[in-house]
Amino acid sequence: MTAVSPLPADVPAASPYADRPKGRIEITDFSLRYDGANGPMDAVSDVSLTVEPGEFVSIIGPSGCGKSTLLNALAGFLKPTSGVVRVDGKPIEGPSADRGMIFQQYSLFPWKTVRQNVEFGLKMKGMEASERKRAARTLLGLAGLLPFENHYPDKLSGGMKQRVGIVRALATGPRILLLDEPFGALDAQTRLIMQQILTNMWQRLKISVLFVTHDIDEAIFLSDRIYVMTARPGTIKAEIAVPLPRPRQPAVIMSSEFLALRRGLMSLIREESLKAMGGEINADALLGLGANFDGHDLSRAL
Ligand SMILES: Nc1ncnc2c1ncn2[C@@H]1O[C@H](COP(=O)(O)OP(=O)(O)OP(=O)(O)O)[C@@H](O)[C@H]1O
Repeated sequence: MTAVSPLPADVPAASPYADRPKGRIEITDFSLRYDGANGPMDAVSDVSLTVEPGEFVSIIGPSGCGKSTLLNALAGFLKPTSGVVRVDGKPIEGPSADRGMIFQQYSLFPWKTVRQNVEFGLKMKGMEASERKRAARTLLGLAGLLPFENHYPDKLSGGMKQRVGIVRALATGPRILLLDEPFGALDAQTRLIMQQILTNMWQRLKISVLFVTHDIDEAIFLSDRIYVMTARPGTIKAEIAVPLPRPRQPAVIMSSEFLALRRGLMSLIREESLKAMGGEINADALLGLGANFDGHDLSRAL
């Protein structure tokens, strides 16, 4: 279980990055076709979405609907087959320090300490040693990681490694943070704590976040808005606003507003997940499972 230290009282609420311009994401008529082993394959079709400066937006959808493809295009690793991806009005031409990206797999340098990992990007930018140490310690404090600044990654739990990854991505002061299932490998309790730490950092640093997840509760708890994608080729099926007040406490998941959002999202996603299974199974077949078989009601026999 991950130990979470409370935020140190001396960490300033406003970081050195707080007054940077914020990022606006605008994806317009985005389509992407891969050249797969069996010929061309449409992964994403005609997607348009926005993330306003300082907004927290999630994308949720069935496996293979193109969520990672969209994030990779935003990170600058992929070019759309058609359509445009803009940040603050400018088309993306490749990766940039303005956009931090976090994946499910931890990608820390094992030979560097926690603080050296966080300082790496700042060193690359030419920041002077004492200044980068101060910046790294401020962010490590926000993530409750100061007591571990001199530890090596192999001594950290999964949740702590992912926190270091987030801090490292934030260290260079990106205006946008892109997260692809960042908490997918963590146990449920650690995941909840990570969600609170992420929202805490997002609110203090005032950056724009686009977050990909399979988890409906996670999407509602974190987001201002949620885009639901269809099965492949992924298109936008629905855009849902999450009007829950902030800061959100874990108990919010028991509120009637949260549960109503959850019900709506579950039915939208279930429909698409069944489609993504390629007609192998449908809702009627699922209802029938175990209830009646060859004239015998199996539910009575159980
Ligand atoms: N480099 C590639 N070449 C060919 N096909 C690819 C490539 N990358 C992804 N795909 C395919 O494109 C589709 C969309 O993939 P993507 O990883 O974006 O989906 P996803 O929604 O993130 O899936 P998951 O939720 O399972 O991670 C999938 O069918 C995938 O197999």
